[in-house]
Amino acid sequence: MPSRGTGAGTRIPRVLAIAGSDPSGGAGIQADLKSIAAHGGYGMAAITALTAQNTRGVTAVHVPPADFLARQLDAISDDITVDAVKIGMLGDSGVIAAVRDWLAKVRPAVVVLDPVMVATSGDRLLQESAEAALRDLLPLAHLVTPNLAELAMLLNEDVQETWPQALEQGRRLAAATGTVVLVKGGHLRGAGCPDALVGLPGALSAEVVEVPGERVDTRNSHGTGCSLSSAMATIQARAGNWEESLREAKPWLAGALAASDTLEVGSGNGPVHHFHHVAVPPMPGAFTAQLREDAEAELEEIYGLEFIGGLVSGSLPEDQFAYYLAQDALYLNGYSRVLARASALAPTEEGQLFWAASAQQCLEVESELHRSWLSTRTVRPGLGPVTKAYVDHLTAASASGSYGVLAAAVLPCFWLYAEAGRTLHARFVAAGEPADHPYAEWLRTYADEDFAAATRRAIGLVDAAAQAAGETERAAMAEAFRQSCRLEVEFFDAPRLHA
Ligand SMILES: Nc1ncnc2c1ncn2[C@@H]1O[C@H](COP(=O)(O)OP(=O)(O)OP(=O)(O)O)[C@@H](O)[C@H]1O
Ligand SMILES: Cc1ncc(CO)c(N)n1
Repeated sequence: MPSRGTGAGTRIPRVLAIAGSDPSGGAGIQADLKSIAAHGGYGMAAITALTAQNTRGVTAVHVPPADFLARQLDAISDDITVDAVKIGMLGDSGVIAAVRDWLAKVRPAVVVLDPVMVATSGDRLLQESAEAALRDLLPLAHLVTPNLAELAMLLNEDVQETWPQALEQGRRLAAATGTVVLVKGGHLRGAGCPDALVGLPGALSAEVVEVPGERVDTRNSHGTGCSLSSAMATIQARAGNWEESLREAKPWLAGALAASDTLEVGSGNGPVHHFHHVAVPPMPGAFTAQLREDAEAELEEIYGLEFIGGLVSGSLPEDQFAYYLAQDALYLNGYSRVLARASALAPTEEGQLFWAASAQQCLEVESELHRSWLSTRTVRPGLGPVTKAYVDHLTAASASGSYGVLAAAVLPCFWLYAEAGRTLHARFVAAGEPADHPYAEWLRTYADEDFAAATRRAIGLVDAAAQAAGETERAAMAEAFRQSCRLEVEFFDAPRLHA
């Protein structure tokens, strides 16, 4: 019967999986629903059988009365337009008859039949006595997706081990059933893992349309067949072209196999990662916690600098301190402009206010530096090399077009300064706050609680930006942050080198 096999144009295809349940979530309807969702479909499931299985194998199968499956199917089609159907595990001939009757009545636009007989683990999922009934069901499908063993069984032939022989079998099955056959190379030996669509003349752009693929080196192949057939049904409902559907589904499945290790599900043949292509935003606080961990080395370096040691003990040569203050004033002026840009780009009013207030505060600190520290000292004017490199880096971040990158770039000046200030002040206090210490006043200002509070708010804003960002932007944020941390270290070391 089926001449169409296209449901092209449906925006969110309503896709029904008629299949068995795999409670471990890797195969069966659980895989089908994930695969349908991963391809933008609305998934439905009429359950043919319950299995007790995990990644190691199937321990029990329960097939409910076929009448009840018929009730499920009618409940769906009485109310809902079904754009595509994917058929998986059927269990026995009673179930097959119920599905056949329903297909003949409803005639869905797209029917993909995965002739499931044996699980990846080797356990039977279709009674041997039902194999003939399954063969009779094939002409009601638009696409059949057998693996090599299923292909041979459907033709009553031996299992083929070479790809050309398998394609020949595909041709024979297409001729016998009138449906398009997807011959799958998953069980071939060798580095390649091709799939091919085989159809009667006129059904496809060629009699055999092969889509090559590399073999992914993993044992996590549980549910690949289910996932592929559901993907094909969903994409076909949208695109109306089997070749296009396979060209989209196959690389997705290869990605799902390649990312399967990240799931860590079970100790046998694990499932594939259906949503490997969807970026998951970090948990609140996780991004900045990682930044802080990354910054630990720089912070330790700062504590070990000669300049910092001299600043705490009071032995720092005056000319180095003066150089530092003069460069800090220059830096703060540039930093203020960059913070004003962060305010302009901030996605929330809270962020806008915070960065604007910080920009203003920077200018106030700068003028205070000139008034109380620099007015009594002779300093060489001019932008030092590190100051220039740091301001250039911040300016580049502000021109990057990414608010997240800019916010991450300005963060170390808050964060490392607040941490270093607190630690240095604690050391000064531990030394008994000597009255004749030349830098006592400076050490006291940087342990300020207001500055620590502002730092916490800056961290929160960067974290929020990271959650809103995509993976690429987050990586750029981390890089901008690390670069600023490096420059913080160099800034404290600059007086020793350039004063
Ligand atoms: N190691 C692999 N690397 C890349 N693709 C693979 C790999 N194993 C299987 N595939 C792909 O997975 C899909 C399913 O193929 P396979 O021949 O394994 O079917 P199956 O035996 O029905 O699957 P299942 O393991 O779910 O029973 C095909 O597109 C195949 O090319
Ligand atoms: C329920 C179910 N359907 C299909 C397969 C084939 O992978 C499986 N293992 N379990």
